Amino acid sequence: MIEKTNVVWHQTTITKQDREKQSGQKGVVIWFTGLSGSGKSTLANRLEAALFAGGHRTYLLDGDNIRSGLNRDLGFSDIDRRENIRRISEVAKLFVDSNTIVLTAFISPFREDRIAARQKVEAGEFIEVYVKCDLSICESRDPKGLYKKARSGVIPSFTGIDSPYEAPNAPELIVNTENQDPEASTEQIIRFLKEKKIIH
Ligand SMILES: Nc1ncnc2c1ncn2[C@@H]1O[C@H](COP(=O)(O)OS(=O)(=O)O)[C@@H](OP(=O)(O)O)[C@H]1O
Ligand SMILES: Nc1ncnc2c1ncn2[C@@H]1O[C@H](COP(=O)(O)OP(=O)(O)O)[C@@H](O)[C@H]1O
Repeated sequence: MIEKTNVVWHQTTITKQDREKQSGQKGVVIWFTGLSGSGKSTLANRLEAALFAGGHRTYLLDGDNIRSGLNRDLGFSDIDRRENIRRISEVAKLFVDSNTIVLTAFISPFREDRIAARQKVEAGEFIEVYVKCDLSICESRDPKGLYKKARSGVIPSFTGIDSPYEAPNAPELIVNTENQDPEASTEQIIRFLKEKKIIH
């Protein structure tokens, strides 16, 4: 780590509260977590479209996209996954500060890293959505053909096969996608956000 004793946080003139007043919107993170193929991207995209159509300012951070830019130097070792999530949680924090509803769709397999992401924003600003789906069902979906490759040894350290996934202990919401279609799952999340008065 680089020495940072001479780095001092600079308080900006325009604050988060100023931005909130002007935009009438509060930023939050909607943090999807789950196995590959559980439905994170599908739900994050559908939810973003619904929120956008409802006039909300949104931004979606999606695994493959971030890994081809900001995090292109990172692979899938435990250490790299942790750094991946650390950087993403810092980016999510900036989006919250800008009053955006930021949706993140990463496996984010380690509980400790998701807790650290939660702690970067204020209480109530982090909504963890556990996209629950049994490994066997994710594997039968295999939307990108990755499980097949992982089983045949072409992709090492694949989550759920030879790399761990730690399910959340107390997520704000569990969406079980095993026997529900994407539309119903998206509606479940929207209902939750309305109940909690995160959106109107
Ligand atoms: N070894 C291994 N394990 C898991 N996933 C792999 C792996 N190699 C490539 N991929 C593809 O990368 C996507 C997961 O990236 P993430 O940034 O979400 O992973 S992590 O949070 O850092 O664990 C994941 O996307 P999703 O299927 O959307 O989850 C895969 O497409
Ligand atoms: N309730 C559901 N929610 C989300 N995806 C679902 C659901 N039911 C079935 N699916 C299917 O499961 C697959 C999930 O793929 P994807 O969204 O890429 O998952 P992930 O981003 O978690 O890897 C898609 O083919 C999607 O159509």
